[in-house]
Amino acid sequence: MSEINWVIAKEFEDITYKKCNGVARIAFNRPDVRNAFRPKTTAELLQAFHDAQEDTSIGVVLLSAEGPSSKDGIWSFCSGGDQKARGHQGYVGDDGYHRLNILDVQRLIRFMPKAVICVVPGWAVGGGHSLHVVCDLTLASKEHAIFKQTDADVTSFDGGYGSAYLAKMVGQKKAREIFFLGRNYSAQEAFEMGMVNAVIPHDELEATAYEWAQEILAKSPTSIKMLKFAMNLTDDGMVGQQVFAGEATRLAYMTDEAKEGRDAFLEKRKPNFDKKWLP
Ligand SMILES: CC(C)(COP(=O)(O)OP(=O)(O)OC[C@H]1O[C@@H](n2cnc3c(N)ncnc32)[C@H](O)[C@@H]1OP(=O)(O)O)[C@@H](O)C(=O)NCCC(=O)NCCSC(=O)c1cc(O)c2ccccc2c1O
Repeated sequence: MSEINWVIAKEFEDITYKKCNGVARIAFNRPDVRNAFRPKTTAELLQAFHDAQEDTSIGVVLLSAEGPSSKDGIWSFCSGGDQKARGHQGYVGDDGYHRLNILDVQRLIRFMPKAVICVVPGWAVGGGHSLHVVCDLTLASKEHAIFKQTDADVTSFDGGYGSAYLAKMVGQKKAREIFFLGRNYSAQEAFEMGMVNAVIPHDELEATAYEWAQEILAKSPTSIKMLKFAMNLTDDGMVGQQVFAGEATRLAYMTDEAKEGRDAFLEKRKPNFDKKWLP
């Protein structure tokens, strides 16, 4: 395996953002509050994910977390929305506006044309749990990962990917149990339910995630993108169709037929398409 030499891509306050050999690593960096996100955190996540999406040298994104907590040594991935920043209509940032913009982050993860691997070193709770659900793959720390849904305790429920898509993943009964009872589940239990791809010894978690990323990077980028969008399509309705079909249009642009259509318009003549209707 190639050596991992992370290079800082941009300095942020609430997250860290690094890159190495085709892999971007975006990590929560508020371990003392179990990596709860406030509006500043989500704004930074949006910037980093957008950069990773636009960077043509990046093929896989790891969503992880720094830790452990300096207060008690406990590891966390993310404990969801920062309840101290919660106002009447959402989470309140420095500008005073109430937002629920973790949903923008979810959509960016869902629709970006690159694989996103969630790396769970500890607690994945509430909106943090929903983030792992929306990622393409999840790897969890054998010793420290705990999955838990507290949405029904704090009246802040994710009725989209966090719950309905989770039900597609683990089945209706199990998803309802997770949300209605709010119990703790170990990495192994989450694996057995089908919402975690692998349970990894804590010390090897990040290196394993990087290895999985390298395996994906060796595949055809177009295939990975089209497969992700194809698997999303059935659950994403017209938006899923739009995203998948956009890529079909891009592939069509690459044909001689498309070139002739464009050139004919620009040259103000009738298009002369190749008269072949392939079987
Ligand atoms: C995660 C825990 C189960 C961990 O328990 P533990 O006993 O290990 O740790 P403590 O409870 O003592 O916490 C240590 C320290 O961290 C602070 N903290 C932890 N979580 C948060 C948080 N979410 N917000 C603010 N602060 C947090 C805690 O206060 C302690 O600080 P001290 O100063 O006292 O040291 C447990 O911590 C826990 O249950 N946390 C809360 C989990 C939670 O309910 N999260 C919110 C769920 S709702 C949500 O995330 C959400 C957000 C959105 O933006 C949405 C948008 C649209 C739809 C849905 C959304 C949504 O559901």
